[in-house]
Amino acid sequence: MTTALTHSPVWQELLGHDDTEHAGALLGADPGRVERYCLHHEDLRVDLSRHPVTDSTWERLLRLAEERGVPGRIEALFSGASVNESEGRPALHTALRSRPDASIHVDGEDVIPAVYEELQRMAAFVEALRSGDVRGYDGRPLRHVVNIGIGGSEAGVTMAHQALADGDEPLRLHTVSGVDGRELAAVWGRIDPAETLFCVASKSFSTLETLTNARTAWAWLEAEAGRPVPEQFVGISANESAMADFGIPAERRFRIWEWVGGRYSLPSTMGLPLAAVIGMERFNELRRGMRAMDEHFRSAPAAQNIPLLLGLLGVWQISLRGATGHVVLPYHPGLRRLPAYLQQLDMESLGKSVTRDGQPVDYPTGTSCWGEVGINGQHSFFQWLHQGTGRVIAEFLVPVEEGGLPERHAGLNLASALGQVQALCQGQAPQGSGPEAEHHRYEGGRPVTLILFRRLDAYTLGRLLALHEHRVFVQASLWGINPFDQWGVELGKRVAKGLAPVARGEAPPPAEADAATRQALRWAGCWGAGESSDGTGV
Ligand SMILES: O=P(O)(O)OC[C@H]1O[C@](O)(CO)[C@@H](O)[C@@H]1O
Repeated sequence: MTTALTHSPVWQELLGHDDTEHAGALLGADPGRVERYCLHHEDLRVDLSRHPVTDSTWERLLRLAEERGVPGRIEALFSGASVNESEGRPALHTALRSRPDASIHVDGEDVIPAVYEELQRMAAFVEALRSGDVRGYDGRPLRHVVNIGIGGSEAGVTMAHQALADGDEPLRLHTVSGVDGRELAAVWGRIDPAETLFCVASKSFSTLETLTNARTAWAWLEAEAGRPVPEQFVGISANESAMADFGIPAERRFRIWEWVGGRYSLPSTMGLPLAAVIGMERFNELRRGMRAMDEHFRSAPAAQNIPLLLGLLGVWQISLRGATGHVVLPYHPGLRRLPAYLQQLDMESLGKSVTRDGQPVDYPTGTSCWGEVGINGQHSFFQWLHQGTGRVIAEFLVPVEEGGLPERHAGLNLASALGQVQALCQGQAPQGSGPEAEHHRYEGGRPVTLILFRRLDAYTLGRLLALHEHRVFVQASLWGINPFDQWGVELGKRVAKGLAPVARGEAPPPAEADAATRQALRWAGCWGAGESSDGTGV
């Protein structure tokens, strides 16, 4: 039985114990605070000193982790227990980047050999692709990879490609997600069909957007070549038979498993389009970084365990102190898709209102997660962060080695980030008094997490991604919710399916369509043309 957080005696203790102070004051009063509240993983430095947490709260939070059984949940996650209860399966993304000599059993079978067999098939294909041995229908080597996928079958590849590719690679990546055909049409203009590999990436191989785009791409290539060209298609899925039915040749089908959540799938064959561009070596560096963070999470003592402490702080800020969001602020243009990537991880995983065994929760769980490259955010929503009435956790991610920037630009990112962090925390009283002066008041005390790292490379990106996966897992464990299902996305998809024939003008609205939907479709000209509305419009 999963109990609600509010049943926890330590949580009740925390609720009754408010010794929080302005974090700026805490920093000023305690010279050892920064050192005590800074955590390290190799060259990664996570500074939590600007959260208003005191030592006694910290001690209670560590007890809360014990009381909520977090250490046991961590072991269950890594050992392949059925931690995704509502879907009756494990969540083994850590197996995708484990050592080849590890062994993790699911239903009595070690999954690691199959993981490595598939990664080796992928490596051989990537190698052949990059060396020009995979050729298009007219014999020329392939130079373009179009990833057709959405959500977890797209976000990781796009985000990591932007972070890690330098533009000199032998292959170009293009991504197509949307269902209206515009992205595909734009891609047509940038590729040569005879030089293009299409990767159809879909765990289920049944997603409307992906399958629609894949069929259009197939037909387009067939029209260009004058024959079907299955050898220029790759499938990545847990649904082998659907890939076969689509027409993807057996040697071009790459497998993932039901126990890999889409948003956790980047280190699997889902990463093939990324590996095709950046190479297997760097892809494996990303996996190695993830594994390093996995090992830290599994073995570091609680008081130094970065994902554990970030998860505890997140729950404390959200459920007890009323934070309503998590804003992700990378100070590197290559990380511009990181907020969107973490948004899916955070909000699909933590957007739940019932405990793992279906009991309603009576406390806030996951919040909104959003963000932007920090330097751009400064000129847009930072006003709200500094002087608005809302409270969110602001997470700054800053590489400190900039690598050969022109002198004029050197140091500006770091100074900007540190300046904002200090201002958000310390605030500033206005000069003078009266209503005029109040416009210049900065309260400070905004909760800030500052993550510094040496440079953005595949290994560090891997560590950052796994850090957040595990932070989310800790929050879910404390709240007693399942971070591995996403039932909330199903209803909208089902209703939309019923409306597609109406939107195409092929059928009247189904009985399930409510009055507002019917009216919207009528207004859009999809049905009822020439019929006079009776006032209710339905
Ligand atoms: O990989 P698939 O099965 O195409 O699903 C794509 C995405 O759609 C979702 O199911 C949400 O609709 C995500 O969880 C998933 O990452």
